[in-house]
Amino acid sequence: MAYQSVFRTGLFKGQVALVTGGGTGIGRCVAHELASLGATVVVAARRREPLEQTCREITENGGQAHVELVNIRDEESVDTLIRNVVAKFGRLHLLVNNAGGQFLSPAENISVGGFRTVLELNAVGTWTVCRAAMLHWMKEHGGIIVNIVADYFNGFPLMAHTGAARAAVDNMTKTLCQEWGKFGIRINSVAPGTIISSGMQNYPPPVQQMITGGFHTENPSGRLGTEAEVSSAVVWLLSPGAAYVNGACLRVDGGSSLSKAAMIPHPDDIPIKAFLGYSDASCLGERDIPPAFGELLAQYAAKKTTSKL
Ligand SMILES: CCCCCCCCC/C=C/C(=O)SCCNC(=O)CCNC(=O)[C@H](O)C(C)(C)COP(=O)(O)OP(=O)(O)OC[C@H]1O[C@@H](n2cnc3c(N)ncnc32)[C@H](O)[C@@H]1OP(=O)(O)O
Ligand SMILES: NC(=O)C1=CN([C@@H]2O[C@H](COP(=O)(O)OP(=O)(O)OC[C@H]3O[C@@H](n4cnc5c(N)ncnc54)[C@H](OP(=O)(O)O)[C@@H]3O)[C@@H](O)[C@H]2O)C=CC1
Repeated sequence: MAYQSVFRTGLFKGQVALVTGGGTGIGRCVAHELASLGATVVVAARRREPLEQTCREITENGGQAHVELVNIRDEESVDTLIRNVVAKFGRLHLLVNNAGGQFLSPAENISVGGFRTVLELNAVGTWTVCRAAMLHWMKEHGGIIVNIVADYFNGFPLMAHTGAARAAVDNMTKTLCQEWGKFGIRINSVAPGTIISSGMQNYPPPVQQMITGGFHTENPSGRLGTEAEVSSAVVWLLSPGAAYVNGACLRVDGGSSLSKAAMIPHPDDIPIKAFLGYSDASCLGERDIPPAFGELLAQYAAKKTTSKL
């Protein structure tokens, strides 16, 4: 028998897929991929114009797409969205919770309101959509969900609010996998690194310059990621080929989550003074430490520190 890829033509034929934030960036790319593989795609967000544009593109390519407006921070709006999809199409097989975002800020400058906003958008918003999809369709018929999170592992410098929110979504995903498996619901998350997408417009020019200037090479792959690279992971998780993948978080980050400390440059003064022993004589590299490392220790001992402890 001839070999067939899991991504064969018409893989999602007859299935209905909902992509939140599907008018722009990663969501738009996911919508294109799913439509090209036969799904009827519903793209949903707050602004009509980008959604309609994505819809037009998909239709011109021979796919099927529809627009729904939603604010995922509003429970009633989400409820209406899911009810509309089920009423119009009679089913909802695939859900991609992609809508979300945040702003870049040192943690000490994030107001309580700002932190709450980002948690509500990403964590509560994603939960609200999952819950409504489960109640109005998937509890009875099953379904597959992918939640987009971010490279929050080991903390998220300059994005403390989104780090907390995405960790919450990842953990919620693991819980729902265990609670909702009995309904035939499979749920995973995808954690993109820094991706070249419309999302970059949300950051002021100096930040964009920082990213394109040097930051973009500071990961094991030496570059940023693409929307298509995130989308192909999402599509795979939605596909039958991933039928035994449940509760996972798939990192699509070129390895950046393994080396994120480089994001925050260190000042000349060391912020946290090294402990070199209670006696001045101890640990200064005179005995069993190679000389170059001993010099480093001596530098640490001599360095000024901003620590007040
Ligand atoms: C080295 C480089 C590494 C760079 C490393 C780069 C890694 C990139 C990884 C991730 C990339 C992406 O996700 S790209 C995708 C980005 N896309 C998005 O973010 C789209 C969605 N974003 C949004 O809608 C907004 O950003 C968001 C703030 C979340 C919601 O907007 P709202 O209009 O609802 O909120 P507002 O009413 O304006 O504000 C609510 C509160 O938040 C505060 N707030 C809002 N913007 C603020 C800001 N810029 N700075 C401080 N505080 C802010 C306000 O003061 C309010 O606080 P109070 O007055 O106190 O209540
Ligand atoms: N690009 C990157 O480097 C990374 C992106 N991500 C995440 O991937 C997802 C897609 O980002 P990306 O495509 O890059 O950026 P975009 O800013 O283009 O995408 C965000 C999408 O979410 C929608 N959205 C925002 N708030 C709401 C809301 N309250 N209700 C409904 N829809 C909403 C927006 O549409 P509208 O404004 O019309 O509502 C928009 O389509 C986001 O969750 C983002 O945080 C994660 C890691 C890295």
